[in-house]
Amino acid sequence: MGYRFTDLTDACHDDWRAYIEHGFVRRLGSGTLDEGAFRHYLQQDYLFLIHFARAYALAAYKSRTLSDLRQAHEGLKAILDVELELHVGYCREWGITEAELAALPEARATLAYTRYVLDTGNRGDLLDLHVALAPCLVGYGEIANWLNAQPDTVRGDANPYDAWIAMYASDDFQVAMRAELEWLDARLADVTPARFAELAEVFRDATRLEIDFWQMGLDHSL
Ligand SMILES: Cc1ncc(CN)c(N)n1
Repeated sequence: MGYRFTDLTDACHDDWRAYIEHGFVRRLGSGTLDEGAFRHYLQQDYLFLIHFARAYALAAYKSRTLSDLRQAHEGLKAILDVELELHVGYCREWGITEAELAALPEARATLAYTRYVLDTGNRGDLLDLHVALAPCLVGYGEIANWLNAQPDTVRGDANPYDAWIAMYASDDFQVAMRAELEWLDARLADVTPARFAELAEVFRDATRLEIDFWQMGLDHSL
């Protein structure tokens, strides 16, 4: 029987739940997250997304077929056309320009996660790279859906972070997430148990780096 994306999350169940249901996420949903923590996170996330856009460009470079190229393009578009708009918009409201954002020092959590994914993509194949990228694209789509299903989540003007939840729950982002899930399910169906074990390790490592990224936001750490 072939593997599927859910086999990756099952293989690191506790880490995956710790990422999806992290304290940062819960507070963001209830609107009780410290504004300084959100600002720190969002500014670092701007730097993060620049490197993840590069990783999707690497996926395009490693693609052998038009359909793989289109999939890499989907991920790149989700970052450039959907996510970064939100980041730049929030920062504009705080009086921070794009030039100031680009000049910020990178936190260690940002450095560790982005370079891990780029290194995994460089030394591995296209599937390694997509698996390393999956906690990002698939994870944030799942987080938005999880938040919307929680009774403590506050939507609308009463939550200063509503625009964040709305963007990740939007059709634009959810369509990109589902396309990635389909791509991964199709590729994982053909891998051997030994290859799956390698990919599960990559996925677990990237998921743990996501947890560190939330924690960096809560701790305001650099
Ligand atoms: C750290 C992180 N992980 C995932 C995403 C969703 N692309 C993000 N914006 N930032």
